[in-house]
Amino acid sequence: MFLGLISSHNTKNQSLNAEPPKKVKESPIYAVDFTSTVFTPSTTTQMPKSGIKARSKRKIQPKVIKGVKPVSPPLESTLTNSFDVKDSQVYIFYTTLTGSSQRVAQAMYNKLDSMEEIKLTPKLLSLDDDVDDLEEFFMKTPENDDGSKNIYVLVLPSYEMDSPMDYFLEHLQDTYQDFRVDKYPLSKLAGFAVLGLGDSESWGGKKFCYQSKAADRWLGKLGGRRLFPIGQICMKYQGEPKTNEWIQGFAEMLLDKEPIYLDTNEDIDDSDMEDGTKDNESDDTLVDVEDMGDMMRSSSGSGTTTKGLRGETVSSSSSGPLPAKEMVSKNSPTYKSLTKQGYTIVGSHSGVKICRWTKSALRGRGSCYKFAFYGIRSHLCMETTPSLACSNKCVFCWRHGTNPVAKSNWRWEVDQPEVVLEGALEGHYKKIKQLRGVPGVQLDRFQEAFTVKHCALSLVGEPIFYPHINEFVLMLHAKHISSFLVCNAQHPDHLAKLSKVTQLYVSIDAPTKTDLKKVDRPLNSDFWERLMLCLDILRTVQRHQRTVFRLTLVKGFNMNDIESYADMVERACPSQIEIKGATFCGSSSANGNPLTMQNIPFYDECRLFVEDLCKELQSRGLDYEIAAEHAHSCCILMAHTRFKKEGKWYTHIDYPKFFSLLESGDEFTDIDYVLETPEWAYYGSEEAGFNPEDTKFDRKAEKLKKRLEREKNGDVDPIMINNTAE
Ligand SMILES: Cc1cc2nc3c(=O)[nH]c(=O)nc-3n(C[C@H](O)[C@H](O)[C@H](O)COP(=O)(O)O)c2cc1C
Ligand code: SF4
Repeated sequence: MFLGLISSHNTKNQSLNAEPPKKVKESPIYAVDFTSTVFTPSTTTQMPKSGIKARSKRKIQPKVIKGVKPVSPPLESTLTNSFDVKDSQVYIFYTTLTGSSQRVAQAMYNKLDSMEEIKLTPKLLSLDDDVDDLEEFFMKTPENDDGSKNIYVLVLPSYEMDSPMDYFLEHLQDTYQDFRVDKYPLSKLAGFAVLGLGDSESWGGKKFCYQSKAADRWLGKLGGRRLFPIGQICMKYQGEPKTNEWIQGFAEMLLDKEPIYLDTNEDIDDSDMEDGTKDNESDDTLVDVEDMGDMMRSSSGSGTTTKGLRGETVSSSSSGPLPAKEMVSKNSPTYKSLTKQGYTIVGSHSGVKICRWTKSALRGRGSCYKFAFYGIRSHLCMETTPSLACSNKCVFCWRHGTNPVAKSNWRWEVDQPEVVLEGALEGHYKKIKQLRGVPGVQLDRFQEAFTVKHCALSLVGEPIFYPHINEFVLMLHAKHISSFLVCNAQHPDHLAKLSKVTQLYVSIDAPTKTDLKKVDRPLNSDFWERLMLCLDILRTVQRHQRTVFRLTLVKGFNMNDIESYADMVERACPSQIEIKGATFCGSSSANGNPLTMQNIPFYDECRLFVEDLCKELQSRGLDYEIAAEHAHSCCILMAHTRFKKEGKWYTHIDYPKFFSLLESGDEFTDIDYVLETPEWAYYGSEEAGFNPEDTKFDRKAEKLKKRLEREKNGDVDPIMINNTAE
């Protein structure tokens, strides 16, 4: 057990809000069990007069390859190196699904900020939205100009279902087990403290605050010094008064006249080391990280077979790694938030939603840009994803903060592909049925809509992440449903193994490593190498596919550096390049999305970008030209000139031909299943991608078209057009 030293203010039976305590004459120093998971002032016990031991028992060295544990100096030498914690830079981290941790973290910030004695303004950071790379804080620690040390305070909820906490804990565990990195990175901190929020009525016993307890343990294992006992607050019964009490206690600790002693040899909190034996002396409330598996197993019933943390199958009745959770369980806030926005959650990790273009096409009011570019009629299209989880936190995604995330390993229960497909179709048709009464719905289109012909695997999340993606695509094709799959270029191994799809998209969100980090906020630190690998895979292994680069332009983020974009095109040789202006999807404060309307490009700016890119490619001898546009969606298509025959573009897809080629078993490539592009979709055509048959129903489009014409003639300022198509 690690015995830390703090002053006597935490003496037995003393309220944290009370007057500063009187010093105990005989023994001014008290020992605190920093491994205790219970926040209560009475955990302070008087230290024995002699024989202070930094460890209570011999621990067996954990299984590591590198990372030599420093030798602890005798206590006297640690006392010579005092440290005033109030001079530290305090970081307050939180993660939240329903807002309480954020509120408590804010209260903590306000308290510390109001204290004159604290030299440095605290920093309040959401682990989900403000920390792009957990490694920056939990594998390394920030260096301060004035040489001050850092203190981490973490306000953390616990969730029985999948939540960002799973990802955070997984990161701590991975860091601890990563032989390439310093095993005790957090020993550089002045210390840390965890405030856990939970609900003891519904999740009592070991489940109460189990994830904050796990975080507290991992931070200790990573070399952090526990400055203050973990708080475990039931937000149902105790709430604010108790969290304030903890905050007050923590603040008092910072001001304590008796310094916290640090040793230069960075002694490690040994109580958190794996010792291979059960900690018999630990109290009932202490939950070992290793025990979490048992705990979760007992809560999830027996006999179920799920996927383990590393994708392995684990039986709930056996001991072993943590059993997989559902990615989006029915009682989770993520589920509620998604369903509220019109998503139908299929199984536990898939989703389907009717896009506005499907509704529009049902009413004869026009299809999305994919009709202009590829001949997809929107009322025959189903938009779905078999994985709501993603490995990025893109600035233009409205969901980050609550969306499930993972780096490269699927860590959830897996639904079988037939369950996903049948569920998605059922959900889609149910929503179509509900549109029956919408004014203007055309009967023939309404009836046709009950036979889906296209599947856009692009909704949200990362479809390629789903372990059965190939079986899923096969099932779509067996029903003669085309597959338009969009991936984020972060999973080269999955991409290399992907079987034939009708059209394979790779999102290219920025041209350089720095910009990509800013725009996509990827979870993987080798995100750039992953992207580069994906580009190589497109040019080689997946050369047989009809491949498309998808660029989403965000002003101020990724609209410069045409040359680097051209480098990527040169590297991957995609069949086509789709460029669209980003859609504005809500205020930054609500979802951590930093975009404002200022970041949404005008259509003219998009056009300029595409023309410059085209010139750059051609100057390098690459045969690409601008083929088509859909001004309504702020979307432009460039294509390799092999899609142009005798002056006519062939970007449309012959879907029956695609299926017959597939069924023949013969090898075929992108130009083997093409159809001519209608002239109204040509870039620079009068219609600018407006289908003449549909525009007559679309007053908004008509209005827009007229304004564009006026704009071309220089009559009005350029107007802003957002891309609302998926
Ligand atoms: C679906 C769901 C699962 C939960 N699971 C647990 C749990 O396992 N243990 C626990 O102590 N609290 C659990 N809670 C309670 C939350 O941790 C608690 O409400 C917390 O204050 C939420 O923090 P947040 O608002 O910052 O997300 C759960 C709450 C919900 C809605
Ligand atoms: S916007 Fe996407 S989902 Fe909707 S019709 Fe077009 S391709 Fe299909």
